[in-house]
Amino acid sequence: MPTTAKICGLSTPTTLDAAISGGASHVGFVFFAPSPRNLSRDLAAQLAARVPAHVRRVGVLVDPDDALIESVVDAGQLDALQLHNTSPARAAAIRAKTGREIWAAVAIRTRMDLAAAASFMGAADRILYDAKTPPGAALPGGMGVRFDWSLLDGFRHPLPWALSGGLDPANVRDAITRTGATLVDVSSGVESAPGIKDVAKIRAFLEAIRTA
Ligand SMILES: O=C(O)c1ccccc1N[C@@H]1O[C@H](COP(=O)(O)O)[C@@H](O)[C@H]1O
Repeated sequence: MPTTAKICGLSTPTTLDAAISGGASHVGFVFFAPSPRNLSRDLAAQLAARVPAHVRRVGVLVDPDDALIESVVDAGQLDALQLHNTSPARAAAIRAKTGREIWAAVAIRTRMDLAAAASFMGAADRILYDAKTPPGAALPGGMGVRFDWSLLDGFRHPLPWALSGGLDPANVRDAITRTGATLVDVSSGVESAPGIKDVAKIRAFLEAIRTA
């Protein structure tokens, strides 16, 4: 099965268009104030309007309250919500309330961390395996931190899944070969500085997965 990609943390028309024309299956919009990729509702609406129907819009949220969800889901025309630091019960409630596909981010450093994936059965549609960021870090993702992909060896995935955390144009082919991921997600690995997406890196990442 060919691997597809989500390019996350897009915040300009030029870089969004590069992701779409390069073949991304998903584009990600971040709604988390401490992030350098945080979008206002209005900018999200402007960007969402450029996305064709075959590309899915994913909102990235960190244990969001109802007000934030109500503010961004329709404005960003979000097809899916990627939830970080969110309990299974809260994810289930958000899924019931919004009717949107739910991606539960599970932060991995050791094999024991994988156990959390099963707790999202019935609450989420997809697990996003991401790396744990360092204790005290400002962000739970988007920091280019990678985990040991061999931890996924032999793991029985309880749900459809995607791989993220520290991917970039140079390592994504290895990541796909090593893990068998059919959906990969990248943010800082296609940037020239935090929050500044780089068109050439977006193209290189998408080209790399095509030849994986
Ligand atoms: O990108 C962010 O700013 C962000 C903020 C809050 C939660 C998650 C965030 N990003 C997600 O983190 C992973 C991995 O990113 P990276 O490729 O290692 O930089 C990715 O899923 C982003 O969507």
